[in-house]
Amino acid sequence: MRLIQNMCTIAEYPAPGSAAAADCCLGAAGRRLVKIAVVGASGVGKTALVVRFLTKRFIGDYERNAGNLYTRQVQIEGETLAIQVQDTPGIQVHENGLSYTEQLNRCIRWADAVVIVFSITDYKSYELASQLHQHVRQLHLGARLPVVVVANKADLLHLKQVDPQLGLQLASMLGCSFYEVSVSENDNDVYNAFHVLCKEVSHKQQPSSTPEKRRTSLIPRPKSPNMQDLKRRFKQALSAKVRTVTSV
Ligand SMILES: Nc1nc2c(ncn2[C@@H]2O[C@H](COP(=O)(O)OP(=O)(O)OP(=O)(O)O)[C@@H](O)[C@H]2O)c(=O)[nH]1
Repeated sequence: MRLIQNMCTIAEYPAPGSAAAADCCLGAAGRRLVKIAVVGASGVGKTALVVRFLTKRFIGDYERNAGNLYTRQVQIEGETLAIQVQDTPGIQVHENGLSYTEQLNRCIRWADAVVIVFSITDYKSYELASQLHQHVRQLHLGARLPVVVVANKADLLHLKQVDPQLGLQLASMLGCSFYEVSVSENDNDVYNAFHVLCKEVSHKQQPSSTPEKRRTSLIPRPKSPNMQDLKRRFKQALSAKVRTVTSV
């Protein structure tokens, strides 16, 4: 669904790829930019999740999603990053499979990282998650895009169709982080999911500061021979030889 327009706490941005979107890129103001797309089946709580992350609030009243882009700033390891979050229209499941719209594909291609959302009350949305992950990989061939899997609506236990263990298994199979959240009841887990993703992107954007490189630079270099010491030892050896010769 689409966030109600008059929420003044959220800045709306034009669709990614448009000239206007390029103009309002916060990265130009010196901040590094992290672009995140939130994808999943219809009704799993994508808009609610994005709103929680941006405003810490759960409103529970949304219009149908037209695919909006929002922004905020986040502190990651002492640096302020500009985060753009793209809410996407829910994916429709048809008899002959899934239909990925060109709009959704554009969003996924645009993104530096993806949040895949399913609802614990909807087993189909869980099944869709792994197919979506595959689709993301196909659109970013050769690049390991950071992905987080989020199981939403954890508060609706009486309607549960997906065990948390399944979500965990799926995420570890896909090599992603996993969060089970209730957007309606808690904002901490939501924040953590986005935070982990931003951190991963931030590290990817700075390959020179990867732990491997830092470690390499910390390995002590072998000391170069001390010339004074060498000279002293040479003199000692020489005088010993002279002494030997004199005594003969
Ligand atoms: N109980 C409960 N309801 C939630 C939670 N998250 C979202 N909802 C409700 O689920 C419904 C769908 O939420 P949306 O955020 O609009 O879902 P969406 O994935 O954006 O939907 P589409 O735009 O159709 O793709 C709304 O009525 C929300 O209030 C949650 O954690 N718990």
